[in-house]
Amino acid sequence: MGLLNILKKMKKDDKEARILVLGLDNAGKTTILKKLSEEDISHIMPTQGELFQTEAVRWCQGFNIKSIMQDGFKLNVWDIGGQKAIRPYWSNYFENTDALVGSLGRK
Ligand SMILES: Nc1nc2c(ncn2[C@@H]2O[C@H](COP(=O)(O)OP(=O)(O)OP(=O)(O)O)[C@@H](O)[C@H]2O)c(=O)[nH]1
Ligand SMILES: [Mg+2]
Repeated sequence: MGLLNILKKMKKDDKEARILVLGLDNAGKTTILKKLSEEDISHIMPTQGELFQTEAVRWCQGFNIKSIMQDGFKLNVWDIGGQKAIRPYWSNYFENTDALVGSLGRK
């Protein structure tokens, strides 16, 4: 789902959306996100997962969040690392997500 479709699906009164970007490692997720926010894309490192555990929850930190303003809407884009060890934690980020963008990578 492209950004344009996400904007079209947003309700009239919505001014903000949470968008989750998922895909295998090396697919180009972080690159797209940085490009959209007009950041330098020459030194992008794999988005690393960092596991931490409390009594109640085992969680994985391995994401970038960018807020992109587009046509008066604020798109909070969550870019999660795609390495194998991080994939089991993707579902932790589903809650409160308005749209899911899948990145399959390049040839
Ligand atoms: N040729 C080419 N290379 C790209 C493109 N997009 C990204 N890359 C390169 O592919 C590599 C991986 O890009 P990332 O944006 O880090 O990929 P990612 O999906 O965020 O990977 P993880 O964080 O590990 O999940 C980087 O070296 C980028 O420079 C593209 O459209 N074409
Ligand atoms: Mg990345």
